[in-house]
Amino acid sequence: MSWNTFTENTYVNQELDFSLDYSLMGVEPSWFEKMEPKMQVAFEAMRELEGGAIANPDEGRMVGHYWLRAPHKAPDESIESAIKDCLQSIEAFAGRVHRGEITGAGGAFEHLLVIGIGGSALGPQFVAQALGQPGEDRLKLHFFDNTDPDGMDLTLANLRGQLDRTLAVVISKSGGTPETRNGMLEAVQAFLTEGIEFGTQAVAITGDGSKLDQVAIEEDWLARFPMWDWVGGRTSELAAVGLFPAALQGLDVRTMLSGAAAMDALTIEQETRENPAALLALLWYHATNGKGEKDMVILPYKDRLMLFSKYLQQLIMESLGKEKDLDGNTVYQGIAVYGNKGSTDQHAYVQQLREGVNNFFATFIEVKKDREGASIDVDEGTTSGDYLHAFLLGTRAALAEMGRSSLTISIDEVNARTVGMLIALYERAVGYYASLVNINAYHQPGVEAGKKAAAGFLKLQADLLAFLKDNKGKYFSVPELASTLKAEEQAVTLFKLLEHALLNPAKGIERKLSKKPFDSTYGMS
Ligand SMILES: O=P(O)(O)OC[C@H]1O[C@H](O)[C@H](O)[C@@H](O)[C@@H]1O
Repeated sequence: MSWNTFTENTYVNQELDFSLDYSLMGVEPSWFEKMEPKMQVAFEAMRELEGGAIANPDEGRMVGHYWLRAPHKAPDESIESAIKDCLQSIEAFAGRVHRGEITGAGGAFEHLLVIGIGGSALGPQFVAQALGQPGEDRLKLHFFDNTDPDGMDLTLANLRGQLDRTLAVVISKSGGTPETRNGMLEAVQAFLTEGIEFGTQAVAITGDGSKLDQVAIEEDWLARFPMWDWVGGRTSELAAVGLFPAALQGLDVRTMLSGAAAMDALTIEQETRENPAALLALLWYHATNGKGEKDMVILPYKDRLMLFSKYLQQLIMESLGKEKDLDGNTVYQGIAVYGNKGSTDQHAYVQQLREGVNNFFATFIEVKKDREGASIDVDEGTTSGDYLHAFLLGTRAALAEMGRSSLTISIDEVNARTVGMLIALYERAVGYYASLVNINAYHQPGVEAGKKAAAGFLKLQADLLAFLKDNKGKYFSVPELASTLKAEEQAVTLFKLLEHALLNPAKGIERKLSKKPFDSTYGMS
């Protein structure tokens, strides 16, 4: 690629030490011109959103995550002061914990157990890993981000005997997410086994008046911090959801916020070629034909950014993956996101990226600074970091050679400022892309279906167990149970429930094996 092609297709911001190189995306200048009217509509929609419009029409909500880093931009003073007060109270609380003024039963807190899922976990996990300094962090972070009992046991194994120095924070915007509630109940039990009343070492971050909020009030937990309905879960990293764990960990939350604010200021500007979020949204549109025809592969060449793709997966796929557009047309929109880190992935799936199905575009994230301090030479005059960088350049070139598109984001180093910038950049790009394809990026109607179905299955399991208990000593085949329970359509589910119960003996279910696997009978003795 020529120097001119590179310079004409690379956005640079020297003040932020940030650049976005799209010279390998194969976009003609005339295409940007063609898209300009659409982009201007997107800019206008974003201005209105920032001004407090109901940008999430289905839920009748404002979309205010940009105000979190520029509270003066909030549409009214009560919101402005709520944001400021929240940050101050988080900092004050963290300060008291760090100074040993708020302690656990066993003394100063050393650990923070974060209980949350989705938007209430992915941001904190990403930031904790990106900015943490093992051994130096004020509190060590641990997560319950699922309702997997074994997963929770794994987390607790690192905390055994130390729960009296463990602060717990339960994070749930809605305050009713089952995985988080279960995580909380499991934590309550674990704390009890070490003689600690959970509430004396617990904090809640949730919507005002939610179920979780009520529990925290009734049990007189240490503190409660707000989640507002105008902040979506997946854009809540810079609300209490992300700021609280980060502040307790000892990270520089003010710098993270100012990095995001600087990126916000840049990406609200209506000059497309000077706006990296607008460029990103347009590049996604170009690569995917505005229909998600290609997947987004995120390849940061830096271990600290390994969880960025997981974080972006929710931000992008939950925002853009929609059946209907804003006019009610069926569109099946979205962009699939995956990735991990380079050069590790070069030894896994990059083979397919280079030679296999061309159904993706890559996003390389280049971090110029290798490490704090000096590096040894691994070859004469060459360091491990030089290898990492050369592998990035090598993979980029190898993909380009085969006509596979990629864009490259460059930052100087991974720090609080650049992490804030990256979060803000992608939040804005998602908003612009949603406008370009005319969808609501701020709701998630699709996630309810699985939750409702699960609730139905739990009810069926309760009916099944009750029936077998009432008929102790009798054994039934799956079709017999389906018919008795008037759940003829649910035979497969009953089979799954029975087989699961067998491996969890507390349920008391037994199986009489038949030679044919699906003729086995089940009962209780
Ligand atoms: O914070 P919570 O209300 O517990 O929600 C946690 C997550 O669960 C839901 O399923 C939503 O799809 C996510 O957007 C959300 O981040």
